[in-house]
Amino acid sequence: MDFGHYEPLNNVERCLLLFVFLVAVTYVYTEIKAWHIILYPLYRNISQFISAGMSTVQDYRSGKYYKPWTYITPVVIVSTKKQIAELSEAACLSQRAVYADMFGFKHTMDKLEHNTSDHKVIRTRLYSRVLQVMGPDHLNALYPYLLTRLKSNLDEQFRRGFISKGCISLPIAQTARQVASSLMGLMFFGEALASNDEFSNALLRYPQDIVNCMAAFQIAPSFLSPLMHAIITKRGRSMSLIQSRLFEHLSSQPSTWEEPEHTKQRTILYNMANLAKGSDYWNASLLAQSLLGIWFAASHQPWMNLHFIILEISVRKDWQTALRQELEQASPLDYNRLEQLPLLDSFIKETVRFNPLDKLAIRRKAMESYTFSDRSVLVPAGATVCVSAYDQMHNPQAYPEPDSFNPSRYFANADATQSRFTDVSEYFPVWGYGSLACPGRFHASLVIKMVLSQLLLKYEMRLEDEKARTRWSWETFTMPYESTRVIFKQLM
Ligand code: HEM
Repeated sequence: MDFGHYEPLNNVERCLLLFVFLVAVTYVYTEIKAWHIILYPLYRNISQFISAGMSTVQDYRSGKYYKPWTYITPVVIVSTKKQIAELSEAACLSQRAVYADMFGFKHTMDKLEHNTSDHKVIRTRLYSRVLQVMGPDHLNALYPYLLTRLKSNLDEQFRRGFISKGCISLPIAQTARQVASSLMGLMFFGEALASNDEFSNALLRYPQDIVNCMAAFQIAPSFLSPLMHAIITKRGRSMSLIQSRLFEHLSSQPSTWEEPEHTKQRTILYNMANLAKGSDYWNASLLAQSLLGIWFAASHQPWMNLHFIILEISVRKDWQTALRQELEQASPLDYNRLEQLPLLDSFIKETVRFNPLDKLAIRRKAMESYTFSDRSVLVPAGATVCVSAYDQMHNPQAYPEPDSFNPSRYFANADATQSRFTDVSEYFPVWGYGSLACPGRFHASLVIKMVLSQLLLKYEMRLEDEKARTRWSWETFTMPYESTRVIFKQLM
């Protein structure tokens, strides 16, 4: 074959070739457009999947965890005072259902019936009388016993700490959890029950079990929840132990309890039993179950807040000095003096405002679709409706320069009455709002203040590793690292 001979194309052939080329391009273009329609969603899903994966890894590395792969029920936010009041009280917006879903109460709180609002008023009235109305007087009377218990518990924690260069290093999450649980144990059940090793270990274990279950239930399909609960909680060991001890007590006469009278009559256990006497609704088993629920409400948030307050104090030497001076001037400290200290109260309040444990507050689940009375918001059935605690507590009208940490903001204006940590307000929705607002806030405040005052009066505090990350987040929740350590240097 002779490939050497090449005859150039004439004009007709050129036009023909151009025509074929254009037809081919048009064909390929239209075909690719059709493929594009088919391939685009796939391409889009893959690229979205990859970018979600990358941002999940990035978030994970910076201490942020969540469940990017599951469907989240819609969250509706309300913000005016009127809406917040209505949110707190509306009958078909259930407080119990939202927490029951979140923490899996069906498993973690002994089959607690949650999707009803039956007897809500009876329960709330009892909790409010025992904790909110009678609480401060009982706390005042218990104060000396609480102080003795706290001092011996702190001594034990410090004995267990690492000693380095004359200072003591403590894992601050575990320390805060243990001392808060020990004080709360006395407030709830009295010295005898709270000092029983088996019972106090169960009290410490139970809230941790619930939080671990909450994380596990969110990740895995719901039919696996009973199995996961059984594995995580060792078949509900702590829950059963607490309930059976409480049931024994509540089924017997308080006069037979081991606890001395002067502390017994101030405990939550005694007063719940006493006020529920003769009721058609309450019985020993229901009281034991409710106390289990209140124990969870009471034991988890105080130590977490205490932990973050100790971290804030540890990085603020000037505030340590100011708070110590205030405490020394108030000597001898008793319940009322401790509760009245403006700097201590403000420091706590500012830390909680600045780093809320949950960015959302006053969560309610709509049991049926609900329209707010001013027709401003429609909540679909099954949705969660709540307040953005973060936005309320960073509102510049209520908190000028909200992004600066400034405890003095609560007492700077000499004419105004001080805004206190335990005050319930739409701009401080940490305690909830209205008739369901936390009735145990005086107990929480006392635990936090007692621990801080004892630490401040004896030690200078600093973080062991100032560069280490100290908090991580799960969805809207902020959580502490178990590994964070604080160095305590005894004052001369
Ligand atoms: C810093 C610690 C605490 C925080 C931030 C806190 C916060 C809350 C919140 C936000 C609610 C729900 C309010 C609502 O949804 O409207 C609540 C309810 C409740 N809290 Fe607390 N709480 C704390 C400590 C305590 C303590 C120490 C006790 C008991 C001594 C306690 C007992 C209760 C009870 C019984 C309820 C349910 C009230 C009801 O349903 O009627 N809490 N708490």
